[in-house]
Amino acid sequence: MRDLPITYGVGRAMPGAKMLRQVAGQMLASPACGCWTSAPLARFLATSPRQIPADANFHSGSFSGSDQTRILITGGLGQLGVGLANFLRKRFGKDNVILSDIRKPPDHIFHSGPFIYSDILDYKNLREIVVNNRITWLFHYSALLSAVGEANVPLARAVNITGLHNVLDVAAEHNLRLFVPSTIGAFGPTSPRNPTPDLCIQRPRTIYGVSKVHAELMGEYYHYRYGLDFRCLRYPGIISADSQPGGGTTDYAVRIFHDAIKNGKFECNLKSSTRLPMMYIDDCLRATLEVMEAPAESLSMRTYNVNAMSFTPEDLAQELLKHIPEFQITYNVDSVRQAIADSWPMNFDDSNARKDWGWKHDFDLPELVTTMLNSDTRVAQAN
Ligand SMILES: NC(=O)C1=CN([C@@H]2O[C@H](COP(=O)(O)OP(=O)(O)OC[C@H]3O[C@@H](n4cnc5c(N)ncnc54)[C@H](O)[C@@H]3O)[C@@H](O)[C@H]2O)C=CC1
Ligand SMILES: CC(=O)[C@H](N)C(=O)O
Repeated sequence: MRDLPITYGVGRAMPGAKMLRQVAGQMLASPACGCWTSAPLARFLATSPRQIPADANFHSGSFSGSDQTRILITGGLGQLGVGLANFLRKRFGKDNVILSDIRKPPDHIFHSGPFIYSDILDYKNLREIVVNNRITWLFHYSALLSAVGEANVPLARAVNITGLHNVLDVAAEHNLRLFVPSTIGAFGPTSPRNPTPDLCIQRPRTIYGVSKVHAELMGEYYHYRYGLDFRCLRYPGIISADSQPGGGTTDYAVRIFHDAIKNGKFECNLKSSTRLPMMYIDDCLRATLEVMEAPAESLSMRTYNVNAMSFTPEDLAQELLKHIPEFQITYNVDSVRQAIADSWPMNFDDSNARKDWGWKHDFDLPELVTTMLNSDTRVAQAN
């Protein structure tokens, strides 16, 4: 799938030199705050493939006449989206949070609140949903994760990169507040791994990681260039009871609970000593809402590391043994996942999130294990 060439006005190619002059002119006119005003924006975005009329009001949301937060979640049927929808519905009301995906939802999800089909590769469909439902916030969860991404690079590139471009454009055009999750996978073997700070070398070696660095940079670019309210957290591996992981490197830390409860044993696809940052889903969802609600002036950056704990499969097994004395763990290493894990952070430095908007996790390893085992009915149902 290829992006269309940049057009100027309706369907006419804008000569490169003219476009550069226009951009340079706008840059010189930009205010000291570093954010760009909407008038030049409207003109510049009119040069995008989206064919917005040159005199359109760029921030169409500004005359929607409602302060109600109306939320769309893309890729919402994965490990994290349903939990996010439930969490946000408690805060903003059931009907104000629309879950979307390209898959068919199970009955209980379909009946728990608004659900809509949305393929992020279909820009017009995305725009129609945003306009018809007067969306104000967008949580962009669609992605192919690290291991499945390596198994299908063309699809990962399309969903994670072309899809992101669609989301960025629709968010910029309709003045949405946009949350895009990044990941520990946005770092690579040349990054400092213990701990990994917010700002350091990022040379990931997976298509997933490359697409997430691209998302961080594009989101920040749209923020500084067009004033898009882009907010991004780099999640560690997320551990949840209700939902299955979608094909990542940290999946073992979810599957271990399911197998421990069902069979009393687990075969781990990472080495026993592989240390990775992890977080319980309740902390992840709270961090996501907190950064979305943080006053803009408290955000010294637009992409933050967030963390809770860091452990190895062996540490996790030892903690499980305290609750299930007969539990057994064996190792059968998957070379692709192991290579990915060996290039990722071992500990994540999230001091900027803690300083800027007060991030504080609730769950360390002992609380995580107790909570996951106490959710054993939900763990069993998710199998
Ligand atoms: N689960 C984790 O441990 C972590 C997740 N994240 C990020 O959080 C977000 C959500 O993660 P998960 O729920 O775990 O992912 P997941 O892989 O479980 O779910 C992704 C969803 O995207 C959907 N999708 C795929 N192609 C699509 C398309 N063309 N249009 C619309 N939807 C499409 C899939 O159907 C799936 O339901 C992702 O962006 C991921 O990178 C970041 C770090 C850790
Ligand atoms: C940490 C992630 O981004 C994800 N769970 C994966 O392992 O790919």
